[in-house]
Amino acid sequence: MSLVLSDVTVTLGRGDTRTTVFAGLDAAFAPGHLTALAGPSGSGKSTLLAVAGALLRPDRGSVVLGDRDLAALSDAERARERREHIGYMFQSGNLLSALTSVEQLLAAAYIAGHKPSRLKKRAAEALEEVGLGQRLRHRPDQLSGGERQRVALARALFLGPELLLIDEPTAAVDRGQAAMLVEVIAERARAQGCVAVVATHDPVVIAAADEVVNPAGERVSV
Ligand SMILES: Nc1ncnc2c1ncn2[C@@H]1O[C@H](COP(=O)(O)OP(=O)(O)OP(=O)(O)O)[C@@H](O)[C@H]1O
Repeated sequence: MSLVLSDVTVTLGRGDTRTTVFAGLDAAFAPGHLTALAGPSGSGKSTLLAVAGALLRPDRGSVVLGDRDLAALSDAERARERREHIGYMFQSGNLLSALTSVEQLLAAAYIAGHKPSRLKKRAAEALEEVGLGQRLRHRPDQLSGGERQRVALARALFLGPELLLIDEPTAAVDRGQAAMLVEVIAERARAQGCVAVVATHDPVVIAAADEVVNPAGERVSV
């Protein structure tokens, strides 16, 4: 199941701040491998992730995931796509402050319509997979920045998304942790055949990616 953006135009802001970020962008992302989305600050990486993840509707164009054009769906259908088929890990992490690591994953599963009580063991395993087996009952304020990133990654992967969108996953971690995080993402993309797109400036992530594209949708050789 691939992700194909065709003729996508996005304009943000109003009046003085109005900015055309994309004008007729074409970009394709294949399943089963890790794509690094690399480009200078302000080139549109986060905007591309938002459009690809049905968080931002383009002014024009199509965003086809498998057989669905996300840009053409109703708001309710787009919300369902986000809950059930797309995993996000964004810069701030967006963890819920009152919940433990295991509960972060179970809450996402509950929102997507699953019974959390049946998934407790799997949630613990998913956290072990990112090296957090000793942090299952910690809340976000009891975790380091890098550990919070890893909880957010485990949550993004938990329901086996068709599309995994990740923004700067290694901003708060050291090189060793960065390599470990990107390896988990790449392994999962290969094993599950999902489309995995990681916006990054980090040479560790770029080196580990199967391909590198810029926000103009062009393949970049590194
Ligand atoms: N709400 C907004 N209104 C107007 N312009 C915006 C808005 N949000 C972003 N932009 C502009 O759109 C462009 C793309 O921003 P975006 O955040 O996608 O870039 P980026 O490549 O992810 O940058 P960085 O690497 O710094 O995170 C930038 O020039 C930014 O100034």
